Amino acid sequence: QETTPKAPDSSLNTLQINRKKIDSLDKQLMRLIGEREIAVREIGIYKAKNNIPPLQAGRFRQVLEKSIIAGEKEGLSANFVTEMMNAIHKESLRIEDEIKLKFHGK
Ligand SMILES: O=C(O)C(=O)C[C@]1(C(=O)O)C=C[C@@H](O)C=C1
Repeated sequence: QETTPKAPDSSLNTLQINRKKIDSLDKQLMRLIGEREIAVREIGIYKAKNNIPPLQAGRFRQVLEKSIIAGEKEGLSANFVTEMMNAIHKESLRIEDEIKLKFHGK
């Protein structure tokens, strides 16, 4: 592979093992985020039925705060966790806005 620099056999083996691990963890990440968005979808239906806006800034502040604390325990920077959770939140709002539009027949 042109992207893989030459390495001694033992470290090449380690590289391959760690890349396999990463591939598996990335798949689990997508499954977990997908599962999270299934719950978001259900919340979106509830909000649409009850005329509650998708964006709940106070709730998201709590979500972010908990994630920053959990991330710090895993050695992740608050900045990284904030960017990642903002991206997830943006996807949640896309999903909930879509549900809202469908529910109100637009
Ligand atoms: O808790 C909610 O009300 C949600 O819809 C979940 C969620 C999230 O993804 O964490 C999404 C949108 C809101 O702005 C707040 C939080």
